[in-house]
Amino acid sequence: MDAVIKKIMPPAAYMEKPVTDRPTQAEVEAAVSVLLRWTGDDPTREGLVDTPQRVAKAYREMFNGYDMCPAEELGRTFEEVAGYDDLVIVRDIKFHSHCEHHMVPIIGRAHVGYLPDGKVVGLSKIARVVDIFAHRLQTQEAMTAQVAGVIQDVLNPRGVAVMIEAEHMCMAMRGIRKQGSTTLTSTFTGSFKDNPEEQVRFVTMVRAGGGS
Ligand SMILES: Nc1nc2c(ncn2[C@@H]2O[C@H](COP(=O)(O)OP(=O)(O)OP(=O)(O)O)[C@@H](O)[C@H]2O)c(=O)[nH]1
Ligand SMILES: [Zn+2]
Repeated sequence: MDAVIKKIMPPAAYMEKPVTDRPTQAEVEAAVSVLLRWTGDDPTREGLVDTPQRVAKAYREMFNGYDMCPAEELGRTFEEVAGYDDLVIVRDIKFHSHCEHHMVPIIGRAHVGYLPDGKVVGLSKIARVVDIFAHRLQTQEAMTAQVAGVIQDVLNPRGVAVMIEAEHMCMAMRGIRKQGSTTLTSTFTGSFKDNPEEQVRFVTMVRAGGGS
């Protein structure tokens, strides 16, 4: 495939404002130590002395989506593969996120399809976009809309379809305590939007051939 590299300016809406008031490592560790006391445990006991430092490190990794720009990931595009201008779906993109209400894991998978209009993007970039949004505090609805929105805005395809299925640990581990219940969200842009047949085609392809 002839690579046509297009450097585009990422739309501002998808650039997170730089976080200027990030706490220091010491402040974070002190906060985790307070949480440890909140559980009823003793942060000074041997097994817990390094835990605040580990938690701080883990949070930087699990929430590194604030440091990345999803639009930038889509900036390198290729000319359409000759003879193929139909639906491209990357399905079963597994992700871990955290709900913005309880900061508890959301575990799920995303299915992302688009109808190219002159340019295609590397398949891994679609999964990268999912991961970047997943690595922020989320609601499932917002994440679904964000994935579709950035692909539509940056690639300008004929349409985008996104479906996410996820289990919210805040519903399983606490509160209502319903294990195994999953939430489905979907959103459609462009030529998918008012075309139920195209939407059905997307869902059928997601489910086809042993897909979940
Ligand atoms: N719409 C939506 N709700 C979510 C998501 N993740 C978690 N929630 C819900 O957010 C709601 C927060 O409700 P609140 O009443 O403010 O908090 P709460 O007392 O902890 O609620 P319970 O979970 O019912 O105990 C809960 O109903 C959660 O199930 C999400 O991605 N989307
Ligand atoms: Zn929650």
